[in-house]
Amino acid sequence: MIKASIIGASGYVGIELIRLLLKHPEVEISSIISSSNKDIPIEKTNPQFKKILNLTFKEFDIDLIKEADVVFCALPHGVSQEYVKMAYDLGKVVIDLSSDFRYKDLSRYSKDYGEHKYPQLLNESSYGLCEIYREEIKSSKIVGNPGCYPTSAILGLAPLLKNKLIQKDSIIIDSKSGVSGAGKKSDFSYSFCEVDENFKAYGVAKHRHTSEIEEKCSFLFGEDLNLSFTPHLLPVKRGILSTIYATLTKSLNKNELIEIYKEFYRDEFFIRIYEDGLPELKYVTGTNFVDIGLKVDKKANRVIVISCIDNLIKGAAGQAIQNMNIKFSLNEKTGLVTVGEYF
Ligand SMILES: NC(=O)C1=CN([C@@H]2O[C@H](COP(=O)(O)OP(=O)(O)OC[C@H]3O[C@@H](n4cnc5c(N)ncnc54)[C@H](OP(=O)(O)O)[C@@H]3O)[C@@H](O)[C@H]2O)C=CC1
Ligand SMILES: CC(=O)N[C@@H](CCC(=O)OP(=O)(O)O)C(=O)O
Repeated sequence: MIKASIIGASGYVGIELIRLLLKHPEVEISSIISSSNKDIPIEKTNPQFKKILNLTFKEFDIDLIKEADVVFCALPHGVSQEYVKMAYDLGKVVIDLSSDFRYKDLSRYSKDYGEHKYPQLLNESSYGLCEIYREEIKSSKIVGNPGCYPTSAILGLAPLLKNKLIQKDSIIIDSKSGVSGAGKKSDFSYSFCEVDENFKAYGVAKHRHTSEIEEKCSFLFGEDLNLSFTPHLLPVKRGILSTIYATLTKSLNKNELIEIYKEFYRDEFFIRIYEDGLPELKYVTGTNFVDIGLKVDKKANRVIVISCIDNLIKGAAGQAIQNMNIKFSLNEKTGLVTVGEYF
């Protein structure tokens, strides 16, 4: 059995990791680490685990990392760096869910997040977008699990970028997220009365995920590009729906584009291309799937891509487990095949 330790285990992503790993046939959770819940059994903080999981949150201790084979860091960015370094020095497989190990270009990282304590480790890390970076993930020591918005946006755009089917700098990404995307330690603007029956844009023209999406889209396109990304807050708990617009470089109809996407993702279990209809949040929430629908606006010569994920699963904990499966040469689907909610 693979022994897994989760640091930041009391947060939304940490709990989602525990929930998913419980169903993983090759994994035993060796420790759940939380500074604010030390020595408290998880069934006290989260009664959902009563009769299912007999584990107690522990304060961080290097011995807990030593006994693990894989370490998931589900901590805020900045906080993560020190823990990733410790686990890396011990030779563990490290999967970091913060933004700290996602970038190749340090200046892009620093512009949005400030100084990086271990910039040399960016060379040891891979970007954990499984469908695109599988080979790098296999050989890297640290996996920087992607952000939730970037996962929906980059996978929605990859076939167009790789085949140079869209004009450089024409991309507009309009994303809507459920509130759990902000984590459990979020502030007043995420409280019930502010969010319920409301809908708002935020981080307009300055959200930190823009640089992450730009770096990876530039890599896929083969040259540096700029794009516009606007996130919105939906009054739902989970899920991201990104509507992506870009100008086509040649005349293509919807069916031709669908064929291109099906070919690009032909071996990818977790990508579902819609031939009819369009994806909706409820088809992906509770799953590790990325659902993609396509339309062509002929008059404007624009492609419109709809890309949906569950922010806590494919956007975080599920993709982290998919990365673990890659690192341990397991079938990527192991422990991750679920049917979404149906209403
Ligand atoms: N929510 C989402 O949809 C997604 C989140 N992520 C990323 O995953 C990581 C975890 O996110 P999420 O679970 O949502 O966040 P939460 O706020 O829900 O949880 C973060 C956890 O980190 C621990 N922690 C340790 N030090 C600190 C600190 N200085 N400040 C705040 N928390 C601290 C806390 O537990 P304790 O204090 O008990 O140790 C807390 O439970 C973040 O980097 C986030 O950006 C990535 C993709 C999607
Ligand atoms: C709704 C909401 O607030 N979402 C978060 C993104 C969540 C995520 O993926 O963030 P990381 O890059 O931190 O991992 C935000 O906009 O900051």
